[in-house]
Amino acid sequence: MICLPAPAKLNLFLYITGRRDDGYHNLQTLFQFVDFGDELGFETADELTLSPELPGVAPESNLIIKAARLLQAHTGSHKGAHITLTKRLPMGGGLGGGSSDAATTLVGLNRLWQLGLGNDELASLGLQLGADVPVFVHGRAAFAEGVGDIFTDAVPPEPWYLVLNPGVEVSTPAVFTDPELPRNSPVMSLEQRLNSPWQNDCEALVKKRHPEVAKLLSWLLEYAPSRMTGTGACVFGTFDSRKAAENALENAPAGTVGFVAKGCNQSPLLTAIKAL
Ligand SMILES: C[C@](O)(CO)[C@H](O)COP(=O)(O)OP(=O)(O)OC[C@H]1O[C@@H](n2ccc(N)nc2=O)[C@H](O)[C@@H]1O
Ligand SMILES: Nc1ncnc2c1ncn2[C@@H]1O[C@H](COP(=O)(O)OP(=O)(O)OP(=O)(O)O)[C@@H](O)[C@H]1O
Repeated sequence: MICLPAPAKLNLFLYITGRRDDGYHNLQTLFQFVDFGDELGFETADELTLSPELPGVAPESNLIIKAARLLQAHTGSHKGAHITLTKRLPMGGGLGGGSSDAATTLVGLNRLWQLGLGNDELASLGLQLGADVPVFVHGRAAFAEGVGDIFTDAVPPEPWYLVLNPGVEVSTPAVFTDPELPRNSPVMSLEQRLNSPWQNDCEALVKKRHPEVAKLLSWLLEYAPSRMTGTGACVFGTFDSRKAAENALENAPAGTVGFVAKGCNQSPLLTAIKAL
């Protein structure tokens, strides 16, 4: 049995620099991981099974099963596995939970089935499952360009974050097809980006469409510099200490769901796989 984490990611900034002919968008975004996320277990078995199932997601649509099938098809392997999932990350929260589960599955089954694929090969397989899968396979904080698949390693500060979930599911395709989404941020070098104010080009639009996001973000901004991650809905505040972040969480409006976690430039997945 192999147990591996599937951490959340934050987009510390996210700029949309254009739209390609295939409808996908060119981005400039800074990915960092946090030490909080889902957990997956992998055991050798005859069939391919996942438990528990996710409510509302048929097993064959689950990115974990999709990743496993893709790996079988790519390598011609007929091995099976029983995969267990401890789901902690909200779905559709902009934390990349599904993509992270897929990446951990590719990395975990590559090990369990002793396939010997390299990380670059696993990352390009992962891109077929979602734009965020490669960075989770890569496992290092990165400045991403293109559709989010061209990486330059980056070493941003590793503060404590308070991540809050406004409780609404924001559809990534809906954000990217919205006529009001700004798509014309200038392309800058990593250094220019790091030294300019950090923003998320999706934030104003998502706040407009989902007042719950606007409300929670303006509450959080009273405590710390804060932004939305990905296409939402989760928002994060940046703190100097765990205590300060926990203190803000304790004062959050009744019913607010969130967690405190530390930024990690090396993903907990990479740390765990190195230790196996
Ligand atoms: C915006 C980010 O959250 C940044 O981390 C991600 O790039 C989104 O990654 P994701 O949720 O894995 O997205 P995917 O499942 O690959 O794509 C969902 C949809 O978002 C749109 N999409 C996604 C990524 C991208 N660079 N341009 C896009 O236009 C496409 O309409 C696509 O059909
Ligand atoms: N293992 C999985 N975990 C979560 N969602 C999954 C999984 N498999 C399939 N999905 C589907 O993917 C959708 C998006 O989930 P996910 O948690 O990756 O969103 P997200 O955090 O907004 O991602 P991103 O930041 O990449 O936009 C879910 O609504 C669900 O239908």
